[in-house]
Amino acid sequence: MTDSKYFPNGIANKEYLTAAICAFATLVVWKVISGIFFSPLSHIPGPPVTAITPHYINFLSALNRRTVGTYALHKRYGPIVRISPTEVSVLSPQAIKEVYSSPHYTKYTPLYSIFTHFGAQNAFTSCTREEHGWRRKAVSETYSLSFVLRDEAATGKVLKVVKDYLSFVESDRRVDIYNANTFYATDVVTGKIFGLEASMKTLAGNEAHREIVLGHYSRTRRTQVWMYIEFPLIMNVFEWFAFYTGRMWSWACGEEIEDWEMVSQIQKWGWDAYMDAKSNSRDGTVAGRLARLVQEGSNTEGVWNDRGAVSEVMDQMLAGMDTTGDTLSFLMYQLSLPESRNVQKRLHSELLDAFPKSAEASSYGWPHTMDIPTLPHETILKVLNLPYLDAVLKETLRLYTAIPITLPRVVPPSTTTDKISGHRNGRIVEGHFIPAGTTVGTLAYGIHRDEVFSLEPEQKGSPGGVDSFLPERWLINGGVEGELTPDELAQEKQRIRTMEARLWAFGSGGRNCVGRHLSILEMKLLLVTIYSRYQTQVTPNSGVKITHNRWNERRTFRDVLPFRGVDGIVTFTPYEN
Ligand code: HEM
Repeated sequence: MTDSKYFPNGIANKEYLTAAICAFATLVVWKVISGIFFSPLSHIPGPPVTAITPHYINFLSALNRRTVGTYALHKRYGPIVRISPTEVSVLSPQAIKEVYSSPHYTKYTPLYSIFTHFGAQNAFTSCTREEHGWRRKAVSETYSLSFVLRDEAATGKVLKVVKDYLSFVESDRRVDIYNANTFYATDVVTGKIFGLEASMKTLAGNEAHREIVLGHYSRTRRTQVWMYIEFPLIMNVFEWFAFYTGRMWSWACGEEIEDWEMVSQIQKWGWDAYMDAKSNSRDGTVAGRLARLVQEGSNTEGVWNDRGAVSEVMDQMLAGMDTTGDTLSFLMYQLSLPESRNVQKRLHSELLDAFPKSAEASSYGWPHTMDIPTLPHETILKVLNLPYLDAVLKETLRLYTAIPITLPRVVPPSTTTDKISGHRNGRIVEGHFIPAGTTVGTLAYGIHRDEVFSLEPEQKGSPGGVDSFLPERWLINGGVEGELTPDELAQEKQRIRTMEARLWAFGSGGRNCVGRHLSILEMKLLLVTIYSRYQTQVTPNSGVKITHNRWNERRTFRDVLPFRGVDGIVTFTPYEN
């Protein structure tokens, strides 16, 4: 019987229910039909589910499979694929050029805002050209190749940390390389930013510094990061709430504003180190230069204050720690596997040829002796130009790139009208019209598996295939000695140039990695020192207690972690003579 008491006009509640269900069903059907047939992204290839809901890609993210999942869609649908009703993934050099070389494509805010510090933007988090340009200009000179080379040749900052690395290895030749390399990258980048006196000294045994670094990486950040990316609104409301609660709390307690904002030990360390650089006028350092800009007041485009400056240096510090540390760890682990024995051999003989033990010459016995405070400029150049070392590093950056994920950008407005669909206000990417406001991005993981990297395209899984580690692919004729005809030589050179242009580990365009020269220099100086002295081997069942086995349990924004599950202990054995 109908409960007409609640429905004075006599309509049965069953009818209300039926009407509500019909309305909902119509809405769902309309969403599905409009997503698949009438959306401006309907013409972009992709599975039907991604036209209807963003939860397919969200779900992959939650499973830690966004990058490989997106790449799988590309393998099925081609170089452009719709991965949600508002996001498109592209995988071609033309698309990279269009999206990343243009200053008009802004960064996608939710991802990058994770990296703000003390509530202040920095070069990495600034989304628009206007916000980014003046910040980048202030730091780019100190990270330019010529500055980095000069700085290192004059001060021996990196060399000093290499020496600490050697002592670390000497104290126990069974090394948790993951920790050692994170420590190394941390000490180097903080030396660059704050100067040697004020840098972190994790390798030299400063326990407080080690705790700060390891504590930073043991925080479970992946869920939080996923929430920020997929549910920015909720997280922004949460942040807003936390911000104002914190402000009220600090006001009630009469505390200085910095105190409640010190969300982590590493931020506190960064704040103090910056203040120290400021009061000691360390003009030769990145922090000292920024502190000077703060003291000088505004420049023509933007205004520096202490928070902004600390946000900037914190960002550089964090950007330089696990990227470089992980790359070194992936490289050393790969070289320590039994199948890489020949790679190590070849690398060792290249190093001995370049730096013979008997020669005192320009390197003053380095790398066989570390008894020198600095390296001559020409020795550093020689290190940078060693062909096999370069090939090993490039192959690591290709196969185990530290930032394999999509780097999202937002399509800018324009007056373009798509000739076929008649849509206005968007851009043509990879031959398809994409409306303004759509998120678009490329992933290095996919770009680095392009067939241009394959030595033998027809044989998948062959040693020359894109999924195998083969430094020789970066050498003329695969590194095999022999006469080539001029035509063959020209072809080989072209093949390598094409690969080099496709290597996207450091991004491209105006937002590419500012620290790439420092990173490459520090990696190469360490590798020359290590592999001219030691053979390295993985140590199965080593029995060594790993206190921070982050290769297993690591939580980061990265969803591709090579060698996941290994214990990461590598044994360093000195060469006999
Ligand atoms: C192997 C090591 C490294 C890799 C693979 C790497 C990779 C990248 C990539 C792909 C980007 C572009 C991100 C985007 O467009 O969204 C980037 C930006 C950046 N990197 Fe690195 N990086 C490395 C080392 C370093 C180091 C040592 C520093 C130290 C200063 C650094 C500082 C930065 C900064 C500040 C940005 C933002 C630049 C801007 O937006 O203007 N990186 N990095």
